[in-house]
Formats: sequence, structure tokens, C-alpha cells
Amino acid sequence: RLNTWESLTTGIAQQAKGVIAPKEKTPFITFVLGGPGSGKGTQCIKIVETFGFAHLSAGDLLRREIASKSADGAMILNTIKEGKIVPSQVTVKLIQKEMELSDNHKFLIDGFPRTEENRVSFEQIIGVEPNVVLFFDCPEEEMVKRVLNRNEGRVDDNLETIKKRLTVFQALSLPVINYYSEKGKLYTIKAIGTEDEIFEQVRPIFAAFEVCSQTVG
Ligand SMILES: Nc1ncnc2c1ncn2[C@@H]1O[C@H](COP(=O)(O)OP(=O)(O)OP(=O)(O)O)[C@@H](O)[C@H]1O
Ligand SMILES: Nc1ccn([C@H]2C[C@H](O)[C@@H](COP(=O)(O)O)O2)c(=O)n1
Ligand SMILES: [Mg+2]
Repeated sequence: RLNTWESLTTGIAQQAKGVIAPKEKTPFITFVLGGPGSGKGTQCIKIVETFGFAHLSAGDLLRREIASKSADGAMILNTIKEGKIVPSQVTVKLIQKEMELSDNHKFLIDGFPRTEENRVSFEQIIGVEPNVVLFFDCPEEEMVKRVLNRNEGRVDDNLETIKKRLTVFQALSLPVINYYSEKGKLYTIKAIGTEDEIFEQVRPIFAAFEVCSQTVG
């Protein structure tokens, strides 16, 4: 059986379904990390507009499962309300499905990996490592202010859950960020200022990769 890496590269999964042309380009994967409210989703929209990535938000995929009342929906809802992390197998399978369905080869995977278990599970199931890891580094006070002002009706946008999410971020997500720093893949963005000012730190990172891919051919 082909793993996702092979099927993404060759497009055989899509060809078998007879709907999408073979994928000729190697996947380019960016993980987008940062605490709750650090501005990941906001900046992903700008990256998509400017650089044509497919945006896969792990949180959005999990919320979609809740809304569709799938078998895992109730468990996911309780986990998110508690500010905890959904078992990796569930989240990675949702990401895998989206990657296989996409006809893009450039993926922004937003809010993932949140834990070492997430990270290892992605490597085992998808069989590939990220090319770039972005870290939106934002002071806690600012993150809390932004989340409380977000007003999108999210079940986790309340002070009690935000405090739990910040604790989980410090304990479980920072080690993942340190791991990628040691691997030389981490790009840290100072996530304060206006959305446009922050994007001006993000833009050159992807612009450099665009130049590289054009040079290589
Ligand atoms: N630079 C900024 N200045 C002020 N507000 C911002 C800025 N960037 C984003 N916001 C706002 O802050 C809130 C949180 O942003 P966003 O949803 O992008 O964060 P996130 O990192 O995706 O959070 P989460 O992990 O909870 O999904 C949103 O209401 C957004 O409009
Ligand atoms: N890798 C992930 C991503 C998200 N979740 C759960 C727990 C988060 O608090 C919630 C919301 O995610 P966000 O929209 O803030 O990225 O979804 C998870 O368990 N694992
Ligand atoms: Mg988000």
C-alpha cells in the first residue's frame, strides 16, 4: 500500500478515483505554530492570498467533525472545551484526508503539531517532515485579549478555557517548537503590531523559497 507521501507525489490515490490529474510536484509543507490567539489563522489567510498555499487548520477540521456529528464529534467537543489535545490519530487522519483531496502541493498546516505525540504521529502516518515551521511568538496578555475579543462563538473562547490552553501550550507545544528550532527549520515571527506589519515578517520567508524553487526549476 502506498503511504500518503507516495500517493501525494504520484497522484495514484486521485487517479484511482478518476477525478484529479497526477500530482507532479513534491509536497511543500509548512507547520504554523503559536499560542491561542497569536494570529495563526489571520496570517494563514494572507499567506494563501499571496503565495497560493492550501490552508488546513487542524482546529477547523476538528470543529467540522463536531458539526457533522461524526463518531468522534462528542469526544472532540469535550476535549476542546477542556482546552486539551485530541488524540493524534484522529487529527492526523483528518489532515491526511484533506491533503489527499487537494490538488495543491503547498500546504499550510495551522495549529499542528501541538504535541510531540502529534509530531511523531504525522511523521509515521504521512511519512514526511515539514519544510518550514512558523512560530507566532506573542505575549500571553495580548493573546488573551485577542481571544476574548474574537466573537466567533467558539466554545473555547472564554477565560477559563484560555487559561487551560495556555498551560497546555507551555507544557506540550513549546517542546515541539524547540525541536524544530534545533533542526534549523523554525522561523520565529514577533506577533505584535498590526496584521500587515506582522505579514511583512512572514512574506520574505516564503518569497525566498519561491526564488529557490524557480532557480532549481
Ligand atoms: N495583529 C493583530 N492585532 C490585533 N488583533 C489581531 C491580530 N491578528 C489577529 N488578530 C485577531 O485576534 C483574534 C485571534 O486571531 P487568530 O484567530 O488568527 O488566532 P489563532 O492563532 O488562529 O488562534 P487559535 O489558536 O485560537 O485558533 C482574531 O479575532 C483576529 O482577528
Ligand atoms: N493539533 C490540534 C489542533 C487543535 N486541537 C484542538 C484543541 C485546540 O484547543 C482546539 C482549537 O484549535 P485552534 O483552532 O486553536 O488551532 O482544537 C487539537 O486537539 N489538536
Ligand atoms: Mg486559529
